[in-house]
Amino acid sequence: MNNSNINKSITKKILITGGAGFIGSHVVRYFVNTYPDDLIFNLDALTYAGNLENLKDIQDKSNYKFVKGDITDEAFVNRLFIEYKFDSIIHLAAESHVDRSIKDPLAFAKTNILGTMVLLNAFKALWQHSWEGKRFYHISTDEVYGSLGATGFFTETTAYDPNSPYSASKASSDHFVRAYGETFGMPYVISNCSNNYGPNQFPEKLIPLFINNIINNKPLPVYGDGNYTRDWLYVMDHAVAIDLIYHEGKNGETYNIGGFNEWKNIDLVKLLCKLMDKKLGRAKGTSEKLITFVKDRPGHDLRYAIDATKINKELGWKPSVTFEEGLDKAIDWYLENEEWLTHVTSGEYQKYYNKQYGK
Ligand SMILES: Cc1cn([C@H]2C[C@H](O)[C@@H](COP(=O)(O)OP(=O)(O)O[C@H]3O[C@H](CO)[C@@H](O)[C@H](O)[C@H]3O)O2)c(=O)[nH]c1=O
Repeated sequence: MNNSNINKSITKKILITGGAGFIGSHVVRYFVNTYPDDLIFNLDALTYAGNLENLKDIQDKSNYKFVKGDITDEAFVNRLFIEYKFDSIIHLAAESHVDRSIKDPLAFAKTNILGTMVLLNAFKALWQHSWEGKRFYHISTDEVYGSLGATGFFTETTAYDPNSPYSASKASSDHFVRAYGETFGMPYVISNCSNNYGPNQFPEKLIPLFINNIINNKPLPVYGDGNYTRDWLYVMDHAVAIDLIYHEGKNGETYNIGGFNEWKNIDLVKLLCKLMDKKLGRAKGTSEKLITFVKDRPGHDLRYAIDATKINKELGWKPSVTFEEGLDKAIDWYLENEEWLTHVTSGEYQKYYNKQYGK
C-alpha cells in the first residue's frame, strides 16, 4: 500500500464528482477559492438534485471547469480520464435520499455502486503503474453502520450493518473502494458523515422540506412518533473536514465526521417551527399546528450518533458552527432564496441546464 499523502505544494488536477449537488457545491467552492493553483473539475449529471445555480459565484474562475456527465457512462468517464489525467478524485456523486431508495433501489445500485466502480476502474487504468501522489477519496455516510439503540456511538471500527437500499448501496461502494486499495494498491481514504444541513439542500430532506412547507403553510409530515434521533452538522463544517482529510488523512483509513449534536426529530421540528414563527413574524405556535404525524418510513433507523474522536485527535477538526447559528443561517438563506426553492421544486433549473449542456 502506498502511504504517501497528498502534497499541497504541487498543482493538482482534482476531480470532484457531484459538485453541483448540496454538499458537493460547498466542497467545490471551498477548493476553488482555497487552492487557486489547483485545477478543480466538477463532474455532475445535473439530475433533479444538482444545480449550477449553486455555483454561479465561482463559474468564471480560471481554476474551475464544469463537465456535465453521468458517472455510470463508462465510455464517457474513460475518455474524460484519458483527456484530463486527474491526480485525485473526491467522489460525492450519489443518489442520497433514503425515501427515494425505498421506491427505486435499482437507481441507487446503479449510481452509487456501479458509478463508483466505473470511476475506480478509470482511475486504476490511469495510474496503476505508479500511484505516487494520487488519491481516491470516497465521501460516504454514517448510515452504513445501521441503527444504534438509545446509547452508544458509531466509531470507525463499528461493523457495517446497513438497513435501507440507500445505505446498502453506500456500504457496497465503501467496500469496493477498500477492495481496490487492497487488491490494486490504490491510495484511498473514506469518510462517513452524519446528517448535513445548510444552504442549497434539496427540499426533500427534513430541514429544507420543513422550512419550505412552513413558508407555504403546508403540513409537516413527521414519520412515526418522531422519536428518531439524528446527529446534525452544518455543511461548511463538513466541507472543511473533507479538505483536511483530503490533504492530511492517511491512505487506507476511514474518518467519521459528526456534529456532536443529536436531536430527536420531533424536538428539532418544534425548534424549527419556533424559529420560523419568529422570522416570519407569525404568532407563537402557528407553525407547530402544521405538524402531522404520518406513516413511518419502512426500516426507519432509530438513531445515528458519531464518535468523531479520531478526526479530532489526528487532524484537529471539530465543528465550528453551533446548531443555533447554523439553523439561523440556513433559515435566513432559504427565506432570502425563495426563488431558488420554487425553481428546484418545479425542476425549472434542470430544464434550463439540460438544454444548455445538451440532453
Ligand atoms: C423527509 C422526512 C424525514 N423525516 C425523518 C426521517 C429521519 O429520521 C430524519 C431525517 O430524514 P432525512 O432528511 O431524509 O435524512 P436521513 O434519512 O437521516 O439521511 C440523511 O443523512 C444521511 C447521513 O446520516 C445521509 O447519508 C443521507 O444522504 C441523508 O439523506 O427525519 C420525517 O420525519 N419526515 C420527512 O418528511
